[in-house]
Amino acid sequence: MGIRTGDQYIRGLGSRQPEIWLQGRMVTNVCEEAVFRQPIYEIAKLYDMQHDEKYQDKITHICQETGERVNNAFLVAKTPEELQAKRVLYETYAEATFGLMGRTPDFLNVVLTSLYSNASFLERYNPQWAENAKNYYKYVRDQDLFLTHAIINPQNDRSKSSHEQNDAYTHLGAVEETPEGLIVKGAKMLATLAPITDEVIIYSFPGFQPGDERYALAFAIPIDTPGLRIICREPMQDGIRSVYDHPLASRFEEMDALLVFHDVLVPWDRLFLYNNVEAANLLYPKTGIGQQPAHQTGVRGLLKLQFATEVAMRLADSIGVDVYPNVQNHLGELAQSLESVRALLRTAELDYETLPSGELMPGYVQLETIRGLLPKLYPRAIEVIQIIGAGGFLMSPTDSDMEHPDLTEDMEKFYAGRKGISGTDRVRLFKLAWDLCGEAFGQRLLQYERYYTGDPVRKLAIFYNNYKKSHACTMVDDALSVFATKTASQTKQVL
Ligand SMILES: Cc1cc2nc3c(=O)[nH]c(=O)nc-3n(C[C@H](O)[C@H](O)[C@H](O)COP(=O)(O)OP(=O)(O)OC[C@H]3O[C@@H](n4cnc5c(N)ncnc54)[C@H](O)[C@@H]3O)c2cc1C
Ligand SMILES: Nc1c(O)cccc1C(=O)O
Repeated sequence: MGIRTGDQYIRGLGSRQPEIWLQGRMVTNVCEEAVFRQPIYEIAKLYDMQHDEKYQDKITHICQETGERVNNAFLVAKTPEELQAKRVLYETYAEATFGLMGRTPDFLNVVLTSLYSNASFLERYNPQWAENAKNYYKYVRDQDLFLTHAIINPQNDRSKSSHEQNDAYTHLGAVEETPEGLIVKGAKMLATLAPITDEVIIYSFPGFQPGDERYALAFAIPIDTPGLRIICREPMQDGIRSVYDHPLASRFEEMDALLVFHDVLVPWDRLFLYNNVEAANLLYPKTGIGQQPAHQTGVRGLLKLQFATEVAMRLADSIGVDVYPNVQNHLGELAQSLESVRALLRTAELDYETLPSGELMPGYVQLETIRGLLPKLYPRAIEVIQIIGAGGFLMSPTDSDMEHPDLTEDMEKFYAGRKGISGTDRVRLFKLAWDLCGEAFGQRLLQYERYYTGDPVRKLAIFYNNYKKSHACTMVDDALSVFATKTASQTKQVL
């Protein structure tokens, strides 16, 4: 089939009946649920862009194997141009959502592409797992499906491993093998956008201990598989608040959910890894499923930081505070942060690594540096927005006030900004900025940037340990070499 339209994506959602729990009730028709309507529409727009001649050649290509047009997320990049073609896709989708939607379809489709192209890793443990992963990639590519994922265990007791939790099936684990497949039970967090996706893929960050064998799992199943329960967090918008009052929150909220598996059947041909702690711990570092998506998340994060920076600049300009050096310093800092991330992305694409398969992997150090910086740079950008808008955020009236004839004069006089900025323009801008920096929606966006890639504390420590291995600190040896040729007294004389 190849690329879908937005309408085909929506019809796909409508044809399924996943078990979605939202505010104490079961959702019967996800497409008609107010909270999901706008996010579904935003994702559908991305599917439609694949058919729009303005974007088609930028974000899709003809698949050599099938002759059909497919999304660039499924490209195994073997040339710098193909790496850039993937970046253009990430940019195009991030621009369409201002970088505010983290789990657009390209993200997990890139994960899957990396699993496919590095399936030889799975083959070493079990050829059938490798075959299953490759077939699943082709299925998702050719049906143009939208995936969610859950790779973390629930937080019950982080000081204990999976097999030490109070109940053997708190964390998702295998229960029994049947002729049809594996029965699994327990929970996994945190599946962003789960209610409006087609399929879910399960795997884990490394961290399994001996004894955790039953939890060492990777598989993918349809989102409406019987026994799979999606428990949504409390929504941050109700789906009816006006676009005028909440121009971002009303459009881009990504629902997050806990996935609970009640004796769910995973067919054998959908199993990619099972009962092997070593393989589960090596899956992430050895298949590129962390590094390849870091290219997508780096581009998306850049766009989000750019958006926040532009909002801060426009706010300052709208009320004339950009004339002050302290405000200029804040804005200059954001601009430099943004340009640093942009430069890192460029060099990541230039300093790619070529894998034995011929696949190109963008530079690890640069992408990981972006991952380490964004959890600090984005919250800082939001803080600058709060500092610049100050009390002005707390005087924005609603759409209905702005439109009331009795208030028109006051609205235009007291809400206007510096010369040329009408009351309506200024209120609109402040409302947009408040969605980012004050609303629960904006706080989630901030929490997302801190944690989407895992715990930033442990990630930075891992980065340091890897960095140390490839950096022998030879400059220090050179400087110390002065002592190697001379005795202490000779050295003193030289100095
Ligand atoms: C908005 C949002 C969306 C997300 N979407 C997804 C998604 O779609 N799919 C998905 O799989 N995941 C998703 N995640 C989850 C994300 O992967 C995790 O939040 C992240 O890996 C951190 O894990 P945690 O939240 O369980 O924190 P924890 O690991 O529980 O950490 C809590 C705190 O304890 C500290 N801590 C815990 N353990 C240790 C340790 N061993 N050593 C030192 N310090 C420790 C941490 O530093 C942190 O401060 C999302 C998260 C957010 C916030
Ligand atoms: N955060 C990630 C995820 O959820 C899936 C795959 C990769 C990552 C990552 O940032 O490494």
